Amino acid sequence: MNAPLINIQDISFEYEQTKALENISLKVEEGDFLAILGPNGSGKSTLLKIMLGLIKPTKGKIELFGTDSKNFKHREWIGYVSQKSNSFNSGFPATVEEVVAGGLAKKSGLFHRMPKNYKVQVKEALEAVGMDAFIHRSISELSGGQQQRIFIARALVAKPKVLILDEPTVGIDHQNVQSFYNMLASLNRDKNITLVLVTHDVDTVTDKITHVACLNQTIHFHGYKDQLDTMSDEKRKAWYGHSVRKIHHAGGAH
Ligand SMILES: Nc1ncnc2c1ncn2[C@@H]1O[C@H](COP(=O)(O)OP(=O)(O)OP(=O)(O)O)[C@@H](O)[C@H]1O
Repeated sequence: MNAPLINIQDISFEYEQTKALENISLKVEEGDFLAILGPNGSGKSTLLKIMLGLIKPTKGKIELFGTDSKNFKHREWIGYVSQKSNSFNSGFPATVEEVVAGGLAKKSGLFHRMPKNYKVQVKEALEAVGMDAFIHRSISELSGGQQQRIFIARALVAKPKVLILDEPTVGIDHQNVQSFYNMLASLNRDKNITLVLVTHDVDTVTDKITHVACLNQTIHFHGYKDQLDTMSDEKRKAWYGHSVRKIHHAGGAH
């Protein structure tokens, strides 16, 4: 069996005043669609930043694709769409094509030439998120949810093996959340992209994901989504600070 794509081994992290993560171990295997769930301030964004190598754990070790993260050379294999990407300056004068092509510029370095077939690659990435019809539109004319898809295309154009998304449904209205998840599920299923998604809204857990990790400074549960129903009330309270009702397979938690 291949090494996990992300293997977090007993890490802890403290900001100057605040203990954010304690003794976290978590594996993300190829093909997983993992949702990390937890209340505000439970350490979700901190955990993502550690996965991305943006901050170093105070204790513990991370392996990426079987290599100690200190020696890992293929950061382009891990795509990231940050929480802030959809609170984007709406006056920004760029077309969708330019924004997505920016994901390639990042890969080849600012002073390198764009690959010859960059337009084909941009189009493919936009098709993958169902936004190819918008290629010549200005990014500022799009809705929050449409912009979010464009930022996912921008990450996809660099052909990552894992895509990490920090609260991607913020700014997407309720009716469109389901189709947004369908799009992510098809990236996972049809394009074989491993997905790690963070959200603090338990309702966004749908039947599309494969795994769940419940975080609140420590991991209270990690496993197949269907096993989450076996979590005791006591554990749920410890995780979320109050009782969270069971997650139903088609419609999320209630
Ligand atoms: N840059 C920072 N400096 C100091 N403390 C921080 C910093 N960033 C986060 N924290 C603290 O670390 C803890 C975890 O924060 P984190 O942002 O990882 O949580 P989160 O689960 O992503 O929260 P939210 O759902 O509100 O986005 C919180 O107590 C927070 O106040």
